[in-house]
Amino acid sequence: TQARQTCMFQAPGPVSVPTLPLSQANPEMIHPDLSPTAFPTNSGWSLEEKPSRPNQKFYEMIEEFRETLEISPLSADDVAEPHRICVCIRKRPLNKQELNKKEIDVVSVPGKGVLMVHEPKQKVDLTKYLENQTFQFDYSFDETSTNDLVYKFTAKPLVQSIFEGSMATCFAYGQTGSGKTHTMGGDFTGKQQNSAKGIYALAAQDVFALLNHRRYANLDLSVYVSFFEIYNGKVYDLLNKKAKLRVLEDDRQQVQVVGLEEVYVSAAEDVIKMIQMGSACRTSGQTSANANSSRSHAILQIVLRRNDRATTLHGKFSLVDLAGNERGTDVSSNDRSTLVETAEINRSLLALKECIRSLGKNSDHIPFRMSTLTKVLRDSFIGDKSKTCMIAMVSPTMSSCEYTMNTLRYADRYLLESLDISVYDAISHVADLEEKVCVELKVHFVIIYIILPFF
Ligand SMILES: Nc1ncnc2c1ncn2[C@@H]1O[C@H](COP(=O)(O)OP(=O)(O)OP(=O)(O)O)[C@@H](O)[C@H]1O
Repeated sequence: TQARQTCMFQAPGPVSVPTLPLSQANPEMIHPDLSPTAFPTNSGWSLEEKPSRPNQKFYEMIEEFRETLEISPLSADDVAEPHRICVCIRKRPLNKQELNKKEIDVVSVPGKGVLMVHEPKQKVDLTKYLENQTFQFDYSFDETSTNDLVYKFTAKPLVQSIFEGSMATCFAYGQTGSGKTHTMGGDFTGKQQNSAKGIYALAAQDVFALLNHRRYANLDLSVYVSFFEIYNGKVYDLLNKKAKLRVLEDDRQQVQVVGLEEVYVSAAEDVIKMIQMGSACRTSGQTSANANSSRSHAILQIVLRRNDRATTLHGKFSLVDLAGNERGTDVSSNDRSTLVETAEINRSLLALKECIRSLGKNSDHIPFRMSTLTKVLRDSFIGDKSKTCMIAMVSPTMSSCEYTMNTLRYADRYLLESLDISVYDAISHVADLEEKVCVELKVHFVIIYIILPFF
């Protein structure tokens, strides 16, 4: 059952010295970049001695609130539960630039699928307070989580399902610079990406492990890979010099990406080479949050085909690194190409949400024609054997707070509307609607009784 709670945390009077800083409460929570040498947050100094930072007061309030949290992070020993639709959240650590700027971390992951945002707020009388919002997902990964751990609970269960004939899809969703490409394609050392360490490669390794497993050996399957991107609604083949491809639908509603390279592969290393080749030519640009920001949706498909004459499709795993969702809300730019990009990203992310929602409701109508992204993923949204996992990424800083909330709402609402709605959420929905109606009525009142009499 979905539960979301909000609570206020007001600035306390005298600032108390934390008796048990988070790092001591759970040493596993410290990311190398967050070690006391990198950032003297948890060095044991009293708060009065700490060098001040922008938003020092909020920082202290958040630290104090964290003292009250019970932390039990997900571990590799925990068991991954089977899900038809699984929604997870991953928080990345503060990066060097953010640490240097002494940005504050406003996201906490106590564990068990819970994530909290401590949203800094100020009353009209300038009193500072925190709005602590709690979100519940299937799994929540803190900043110390590795790609291996994230993989175990997200994409790994889907790999097995494609051997059983499923169409599985794993999406990485989030703001630019929140860690989508890091999670899917592998971690970066400077600009160099370690492609063997991402979910793409980990999934490929497991595909080959299962292919040779005695349970599936008699299926007589072969593995094929395709890798393409969707930019501004157009499909480009990342394994064929970015050839522009057409998406066609036949009268049986089968969608074809005409001419897409589907390469036979015999080992996980072949897949890793293709990931490197394809990632190198992906459409990217520079944003303030990420020097190498992806502007497109990248889709790696691992396809299982039977070794019969028709090479019949047996199962398919689509791994999708989505374009940054903040582009969808960024309408401040006057640049035409950015506006087109933004509109297209908006449309495709909305379409994706609608399709996953329909899948969750077992609806007969899947609105896949709403965007190229959902068109090419059509077979992921139909049939009892479809399985989906969404990994929503968030950045931890206060400056990303608004985008973080957008990401959480997207993932949250999608889970809420596609699965069961608790009474609590149903009531809060009604309250939201009432609030909207109320605002509209007030606007009409002002226009009719205050503005119109002037004319
Ligand atoms: N969990 C993490 N641990 C350590 N570093 C991370 C993590 N997630 C992201 N990073 C680092 O943050 C930077 C931005 O990450 P990444 O390129 O994956 O973001 P993105 O969400 O794909 O952004 P965009 O949408 O702009 O492509 C990279 O240098 C990456 O290595």
